[in-house]
Amino acid sequence: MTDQKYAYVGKSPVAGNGLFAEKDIPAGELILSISRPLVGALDVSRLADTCANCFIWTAGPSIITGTYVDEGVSVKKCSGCQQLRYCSKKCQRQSWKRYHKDECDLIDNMDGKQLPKVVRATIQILSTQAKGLINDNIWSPFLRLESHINEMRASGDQWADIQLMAQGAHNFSGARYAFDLQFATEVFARVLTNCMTLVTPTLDPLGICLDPIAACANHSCDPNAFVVMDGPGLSFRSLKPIKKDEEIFISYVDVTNPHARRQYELKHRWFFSCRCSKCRKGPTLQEDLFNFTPDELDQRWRETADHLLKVTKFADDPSNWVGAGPEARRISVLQGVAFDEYEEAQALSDPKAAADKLQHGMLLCHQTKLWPVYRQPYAAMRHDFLVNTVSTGNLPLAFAQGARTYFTIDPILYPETHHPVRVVHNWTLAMLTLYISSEQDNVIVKSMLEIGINTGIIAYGLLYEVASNVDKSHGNSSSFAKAVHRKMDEVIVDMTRGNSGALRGMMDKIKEEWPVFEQLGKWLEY
Ligand SMILES: C[S@@+](CC[C@H](N)C(=O)[O-])C[C@H]1O[C@@H](n2cnc3c(N)ncnc32)[C@H](O)[C@@H]1O
Repeated sequence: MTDQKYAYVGKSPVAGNGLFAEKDIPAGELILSISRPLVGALDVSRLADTCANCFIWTAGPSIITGTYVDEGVSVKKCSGCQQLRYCSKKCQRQSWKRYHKDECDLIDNMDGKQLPKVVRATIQILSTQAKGLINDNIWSPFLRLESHINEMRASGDQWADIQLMAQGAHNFSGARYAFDLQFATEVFARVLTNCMTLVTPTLDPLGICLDPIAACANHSCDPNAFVVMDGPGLSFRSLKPIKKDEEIFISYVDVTNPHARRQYELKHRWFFSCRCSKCRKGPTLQEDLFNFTPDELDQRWRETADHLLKVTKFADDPSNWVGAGPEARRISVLQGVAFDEYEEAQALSDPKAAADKLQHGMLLCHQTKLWPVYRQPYAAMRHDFLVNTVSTGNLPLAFAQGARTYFTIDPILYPETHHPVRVVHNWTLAMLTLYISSEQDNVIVKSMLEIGINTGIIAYGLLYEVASNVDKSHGNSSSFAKAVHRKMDEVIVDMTRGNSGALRGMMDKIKEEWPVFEQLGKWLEY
């Protein structure tokens, strides 16, 4: 990918520097592409299955999202440190030249202990700069980035941890004589404030990355742009039309979360109080509304909440804030339990255990009757439940949950049809449906067909929708868009084999099938 830029860095009325559009940019277009950010570091848990140079994740949930990775791609250990892995000799050579030469011995000497990703990213920056390998047109903007070091210093416990990790990065970087500890601490703080989550094209988190130009983009909870990644490359694309000289905003956090949770996360992790147009309206918007006011909670759940208030601290957590007074605290504690179930499930590697936990959380949202189906964490739990249910083999249940998300949740949370989350969800559901439709002898598939659910037509309709949006969400030259178009072509070849007219009237058939598909989601109790 060659670097392209339709954006410039300028003074932002919101905070410090920001990114601005160089020209009018319609929705779904490229704003900025960077072939390789200054630095990228994998999560410890991804070191075993992801190339440390081109960030190809070889172990994605294969029937659903892994299809943009060529078959047979695997990663091999570096024979020195035995920890980083590469998908080819070329990747290994590139990584060695850039920075791995400096960290290989160090990792080897750590006796199996693994350094946190922010420490590893700081080491990479310090050691490459000490060798003079970072161009001044990257290094100068890096040094101009906000570091929030004073706020970090004032943060008590967090500062002690930051100092310890910065010291580790300084000691291990091989740049001890080139830079002093204070400078290394500033670099560490700048990485912390400005790194983005490194993700696969299908938005699975892999680690962190930092690019000094991309890092100039400020946050909004109502962003006009989004970031997608493709191996080592990252692009900014427009979610909405952006006028020439308008500021470009991306989101640093999940903006479908309630106001208090977003504010807490931004304050805690990025040291700022969000002043975006949405946050200025306070907790009054769709993300915050429950089905009824706190005083309408039924007696059974009041009692449960009162018990939970005694035995947990969820209601004191500012991210669970719902309002002042005892009635609102009851809702806060229930919301705290729901988010806790969701977060705990994310940490579980066993899909059955994760699905059980998510089901428990979803049941709470359903039985209290408080949550609209699209309110978080209910909506996010449903998507993760689908993914884990696929892994446990209950494909019809996953399919029905996908139908619920497709019709009643995603159009509300992600109104733009090319929103990358919506496109990836639809792709997941399309691949799942395609897989189910290929199981011709499966009794459940047969019985679905008997009641009019034609998974073949649904899969085609979903895939068609993804193929119509993926060039806007990911760009037509991205590996993900290519995989989507390739799959669409394969399906067309399959469907028309021996029957060249099989696709005639397909749009009408999809229209007929859609109400049946929608009904499938409605049959679920929750
Ligand atoms: C990745 S940097 C963005 C570039 C930054 N404005 C600069 O000049 O370096 C993140 C920092 O920008 C500021 N920032 C970004 N979005 C903001 C917003 N919506 N409201 C207030 N401050 C914001 C915060 O200081 C945050 O820690």
